[in-house]
Amino acid sequence: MQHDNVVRKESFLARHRIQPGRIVNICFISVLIFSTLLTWREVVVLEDAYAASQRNHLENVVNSLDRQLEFSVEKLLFFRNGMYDALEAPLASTVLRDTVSRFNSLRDKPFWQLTFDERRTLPVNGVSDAFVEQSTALQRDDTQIVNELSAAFEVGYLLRISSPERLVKKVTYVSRAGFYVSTDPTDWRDDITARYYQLVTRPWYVGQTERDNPSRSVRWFTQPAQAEAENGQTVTVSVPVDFKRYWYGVLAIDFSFSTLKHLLQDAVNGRGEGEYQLYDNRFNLLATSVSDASNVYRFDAREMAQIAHAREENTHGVMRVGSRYVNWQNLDHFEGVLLRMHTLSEGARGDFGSISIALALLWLLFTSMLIGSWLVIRRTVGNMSTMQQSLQWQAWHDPLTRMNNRGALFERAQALALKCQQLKQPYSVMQLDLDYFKNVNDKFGHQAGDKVLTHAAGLITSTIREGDVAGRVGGEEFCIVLPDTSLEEAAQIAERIRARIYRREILVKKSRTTRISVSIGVSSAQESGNYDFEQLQSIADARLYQAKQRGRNQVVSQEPIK
Ligand SMILES: Nc1nc2c(ncn2[C@@H]2O[C@H](COP(=O)(O)OP(=O)(O)OP(=O)(O)O)[C@@H](O)[C@H]2O)c(=O)[nH]1
Repeated sequence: MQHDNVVRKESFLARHRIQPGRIVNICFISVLIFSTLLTWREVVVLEDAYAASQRNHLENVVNSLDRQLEFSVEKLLFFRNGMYDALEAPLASTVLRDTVSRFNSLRDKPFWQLTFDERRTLPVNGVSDAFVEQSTALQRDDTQIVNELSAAFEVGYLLRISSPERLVKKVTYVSRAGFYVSTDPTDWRDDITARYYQLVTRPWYVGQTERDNPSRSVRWFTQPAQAEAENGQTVTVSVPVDFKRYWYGVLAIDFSFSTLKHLLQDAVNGRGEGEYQLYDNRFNLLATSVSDASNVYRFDAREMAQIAHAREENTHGVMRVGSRYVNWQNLDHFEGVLLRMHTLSEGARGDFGSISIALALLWLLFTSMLIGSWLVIRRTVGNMSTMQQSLQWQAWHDPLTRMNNRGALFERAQALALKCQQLKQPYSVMQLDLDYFKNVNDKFGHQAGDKVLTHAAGLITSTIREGDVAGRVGGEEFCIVLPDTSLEEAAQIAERIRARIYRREILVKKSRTTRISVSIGVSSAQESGNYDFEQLQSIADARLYQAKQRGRNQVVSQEPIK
């Protein structure tokens, strides 16, 4: 019964080729894959959280900077409204009327300056009629200029009380009628004609014509570096002053780059690591949060094109540029974009970086421990399986001749008998015994006897067919089961075995040989129709006895049957 179980189990494992080592491999690979997937998922979640926090930092800075710039834009619009009010209802003051008559007396001079009350308002600085007439872009309309001059004095008052702010460089009103008002005293102390010429040729003035700014909205301009060489680079926000379909001039506020830098640094105020850079829409770098100019990161043309392309698709986003992550977001009240750059090493130094590194180290530790235990278990399983195979082999084989032992032979012989009976095939049994084997032991020693046994077993195994089963059933006794073999065929095979064994000289000791013979009894199921192996073996044994009786070294296959 136990044997049956063993056979069934063996055949199941053999059928499905399930090896313990393979199962161990599958288990470990599954654990490794799952742990890696889990770690990967954590990393992805962490990366998303990191990207969100970076976006958040940038958004906060953008909002703060935007608020400050919005304040300036609102102030500009406030000045324009002041101008509108003054144009709508000009002051009817005699002093003002005197000032206008002074203007009429000065208007032919190459340049002039009108002051109203120096403690209350700013001076109006102008050029001659001839200068204005030279340019088609300028126009001195006598019906408009009286009100405009009066309005300029009133706006001068507003400019004076609300400027200069700590950060704003200057506020200017430039009229198309050949004059300007500026909060910067250097503008009205030097050469007024040259200054006026400079002002009306600035992009922030030229860009406010009805053609260039049909919506008459607030626009931002960056001054080229050379043009502002004496005062440093500036960014200017300007708005046209149109009243009752007549374009009077342009109001503008200048911000120096250092002012923008100041605003940016105020807005950043320690919000995360990395560098913030403010660009206008033409990708001129206006300000950076880094104090040391040599540490400022400069994008090359290809990288800028990459960012510009990304900006076309979205108002904010993140992208990888070289070893840096770049978050960008457009500003609402400024025609430009704020970038935030942070390198991988900066990221690694932060909280998210340390968590990621800890996660990676944990994964490495887990994986190396997993691989270590896999190696140990694989080796143990390998040893166990080898031991199991060896025990299994020993349980079924004779260690000296390496043939089936008695138990294994019986097991297989009975299975073959059943199969032949079902298939109605002949089935024969051969019982063999070496002759005078005791003499070999006595004469040459036990080791020589073992050698003869091994030799005979080898000859038997090499003579029978693949489907036949041979085993050692006693000391010098063997049994062979021959399925699908008639008695006559079996007798012939027996004769062949006998002849081969007898023919061979066996080297038993150094330069000592011997020869051995074998007696064989053969039986077959076809004689009585009985397929019972034990009975057939007993008949073969009786015939073997006959062979011994008749003088040994022969095959008996016919008698005696009791
Ligand atoms: N060397 C060796 N001898 C064995 C082994 N098994 C049994 N023998 C010996 O085989 C001998 C068998 O002797 P017997 O049964 O008298 O038979 P025999 O000498 O072959 O004589 P017959 O069978 O009558 O021809 C005994 O001396 C056993 O000790 C073995 O594994 N190795």
